[in-house]
Amino acid sequence: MEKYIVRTSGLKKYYQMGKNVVKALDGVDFKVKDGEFVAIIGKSGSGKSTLLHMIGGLDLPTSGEVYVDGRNLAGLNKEQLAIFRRRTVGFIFQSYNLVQDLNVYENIVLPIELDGGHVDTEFVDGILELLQLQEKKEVLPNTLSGGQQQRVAIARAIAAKPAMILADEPTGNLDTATSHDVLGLLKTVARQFEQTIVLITHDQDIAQLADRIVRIEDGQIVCSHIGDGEMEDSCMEGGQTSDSHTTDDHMTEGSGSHAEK
Ligand SMILES: Nc1ncnc2c1ncn2[C@@H]1O[C@H](COP(=O)(O)OP(=O)(O)OP(=O)(O)O)[C@@H](O)[C@H]1O
Repeated sequence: MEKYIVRTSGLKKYYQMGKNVVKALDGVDFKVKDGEFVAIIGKSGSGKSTLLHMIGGLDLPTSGEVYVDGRNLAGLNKEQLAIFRRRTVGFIFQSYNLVQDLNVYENIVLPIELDGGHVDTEFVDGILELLQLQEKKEVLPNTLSGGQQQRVAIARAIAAKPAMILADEPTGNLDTATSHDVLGLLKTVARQFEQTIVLITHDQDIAQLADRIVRIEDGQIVCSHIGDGEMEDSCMEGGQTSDSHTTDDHMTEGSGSHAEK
């Protein structure tokens, strides 16, 4: 039987905005296989980040379920959720969020140390080598290029050996060539360490690196395509700017409480 690291069912996230309800997610059934690389695409405001936040335990749904690595996230208290985020998930965002006073190596191992964990130096050295950061181990982040800083952020996400990497437009600040290099390295490293990747991107070429592409529209999954280099038009079409739909209906379901970030 296939093992799914992520499983959501009937996932909804509604925001009450005055008289309107914004349906950021509106009934999402989403599964990710262990070790799979999934790219999420869709117009601005379609619900991509909201979905990533739900499966990363950064926010709670209005209704529906999220199971990650066999755990129902709704069953975890605040502290357990924080531990889940530190140990099971590696986050990579568009902004690198590096600590400027710490050198590259210290930045990479910081989350492990804060979690009271043991740093597997051999493993970290292996990541540094794969990400071509060996030479930069002892320098401060502000001496690095954008692409190098994002590689440090990737190394930091991977070093704690999370089962899953969640990346939200990780190369949004990088030029096309650098984006492809960085994402290619992320894919190689994650493969080597059997980590699952769920990545949001606006870049169709980057999406093609994934095993599967999922397109979201108005809070719903409208297309899921197994990547084989030949993208179906239906999975790629759509512009870049539209807002998710709102309704005049008042929310009938309880609003999700927000987990501590
Ligand atoms: N905290 C919030 N309060 C109210 N509405 C929100 C909140 N967070 C997100 N939304 C709304 O939910 C919808 C989905 O937002 P989301 O950030 O998931 O979109 P996205 O697809 O990631 O967009 P982008 O590509 O621009 O980052 C949008 O209409 C957004 O305005």
